[in-house]
Amino acid sequence: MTAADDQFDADADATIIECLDLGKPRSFFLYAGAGSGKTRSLVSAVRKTIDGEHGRHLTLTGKKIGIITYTNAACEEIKQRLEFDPRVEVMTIHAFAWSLIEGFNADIRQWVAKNLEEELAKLEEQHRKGRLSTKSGAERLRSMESKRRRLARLDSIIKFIYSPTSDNRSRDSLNHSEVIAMTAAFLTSKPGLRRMLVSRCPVLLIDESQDTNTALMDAFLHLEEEFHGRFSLGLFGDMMQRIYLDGKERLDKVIPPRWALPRKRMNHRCPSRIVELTNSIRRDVDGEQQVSRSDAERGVVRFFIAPQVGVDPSAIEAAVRQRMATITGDPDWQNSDTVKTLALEHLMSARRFGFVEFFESLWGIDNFRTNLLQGTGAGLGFFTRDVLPLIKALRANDRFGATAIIKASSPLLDRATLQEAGSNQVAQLGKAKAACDGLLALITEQPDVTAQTVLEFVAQTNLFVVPDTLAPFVLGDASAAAAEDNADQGDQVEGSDNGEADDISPELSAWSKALEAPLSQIERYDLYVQGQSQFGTHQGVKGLEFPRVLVVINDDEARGFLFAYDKFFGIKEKSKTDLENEAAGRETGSDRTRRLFYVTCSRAEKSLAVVYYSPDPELACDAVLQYGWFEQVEVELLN
Ligand SMILES: Nc1ncnc2c1ncn2[C@@H]1O[C@H](COP(=O)(O)OP(=O)(O)OP(=O)(O)O)[C@@H](O)[C@H]1O
Repeated sequence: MTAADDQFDADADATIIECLDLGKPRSFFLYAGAGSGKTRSLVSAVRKTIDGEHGRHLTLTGKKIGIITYTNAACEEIKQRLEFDPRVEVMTIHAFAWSLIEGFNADIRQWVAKNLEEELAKLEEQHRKGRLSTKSGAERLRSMESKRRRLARLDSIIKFIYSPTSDNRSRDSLNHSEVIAMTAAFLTSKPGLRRMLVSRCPVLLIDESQDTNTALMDAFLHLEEEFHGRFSLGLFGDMMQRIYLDGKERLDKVIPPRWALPRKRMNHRCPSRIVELTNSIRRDVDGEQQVSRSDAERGVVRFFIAPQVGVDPSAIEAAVRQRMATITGDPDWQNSDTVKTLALEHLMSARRFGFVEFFESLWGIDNFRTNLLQGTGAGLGFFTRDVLPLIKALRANDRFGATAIIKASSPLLDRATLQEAGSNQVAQLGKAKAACDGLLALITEQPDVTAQTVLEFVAQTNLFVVPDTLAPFVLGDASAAAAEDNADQGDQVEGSDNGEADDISPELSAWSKALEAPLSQIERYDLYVQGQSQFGTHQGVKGLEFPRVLVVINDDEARGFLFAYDKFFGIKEKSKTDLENEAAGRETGSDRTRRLFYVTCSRAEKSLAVVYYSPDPELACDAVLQYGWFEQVEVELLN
């Protein structure tokens, strides 16, 4: 690390610190490429501000510097780096939005009612035009019914609740998109709320601002317009890394001239070959170009092309890792644990990391997705927070750990049970021990034991409380009635509700399939969602970095419609809509794909391999070389 490199973009940091002067705050947009140290600049500017006289002012007035991050993980990271300073509030956008509107129950009720009426009107219109017999027709009917029920009971809800980290399935809860939309609407229509925000946080910094919801960003921009001079809105972002659909298009073009526009040009993360590559990917978009550190290594980039059909992806990817080890001389490429493999979507990771039987059916239910990706929710928590930690402790013969888990969450040893047992407490302890021994024997004797079998064992021994979501599988009675009880909570959940008693809801049927998977798959799934596996998705790794990155591209396997590498690399014809969008200057799938490609390639700290499963490898090879992003020696065809 050279001192000169550290100072390369020092002006930008100085500008940001000036903007955070609480006596004369100024808004700014730090627009800089991947790995340029935006997050680092954010943290160091806040650190300097709170360490100085402004810090004392914040302490005396009880005001705070607000920081909005994109993920919970980023939140924790920034909090830690700022040593949990109480003068700083670090939250995800969902948590921040809720902190603004929580408690405005009458306004929330009114907004939800109006929104439900509008949605119902739309659905009724579609219903009039559409066919009833189709699957979507039936789903529409269920959705209408569910919305009507929610509308009817809105008045009985005294207090609305919401959790930024779960699926919010209870009757009085709001869902994620409602909270964001409502906050944007309230900030726009309620001057009192705007004053409250500015008074609470005279400085509001937003990391990854290119992906902040458009309506909410517009609300923040209006608020800034009203309070500028007394309030600083600090945006950190990179339009080239806008990869979610609801982010504000052309945010960089609407920044008022009075804002400061600090720039950072050095890439501190990637070796020089990768900086050249990301510069090429970006050149035609906005011309922003980075320089690498003077002490940066050269690094290695390879683009492998394999046929899309008739191949075994795990064999191909193992061969690629082997080849990368040879080319780079870095033996860690041979070890799949030290290579971060980025797939286009979670199912591809699930297949590769071996938890697809557990994951696929649950992933098919839209309303489960937040829980699934965050590992939250009662059904998942039963396994990941109770059963699996106990099994881990039992396997390691960690009696102390196992006892702690049982004491903390088993009904066998809860206070009321022990009190009731009186002098019989020893027998109760014996029951707990027998249950633990039985569980250990079960998983040792049957390494492939299914989640269903473990669930039944836990229920029989009363080792842990079985949550409502899983209760129907213990009784062996996955009835529609039970499904309705569990699923008919909140508008976002569409359970079985068409009056046929033996019709199992999609949610129950998904759980039923998932439980047939071996328990070991839930262990793998848990590692994956905790970010402790070597797999991730192209979108999920925004903001992160890894020494060795293997980007897997396979449109056929991903089946997404937002990103299309085959079109991007010129293997598939653009559609009529693509051409129309292109002609009208509107965003196309190829634009989005290029940005995603930029994000994935720029995660690598040492070396990067891309594996592209193509419908026409020869053509793909020519097309990729024609772009000029890769040298001839960097592109390899695999058979
Ligand atoms: N001035 C610096 N000196 C040394 N290392 C730095 C410097 N600035 C940033 N880094 C390092 O470079 C890497 C990228 O920094 P950071 O994650 O803050 O970038 P970013 O702009 O937020 O990236 P991205 O947009 O890709 O998420 C980190 O490892 C960080 O510690």
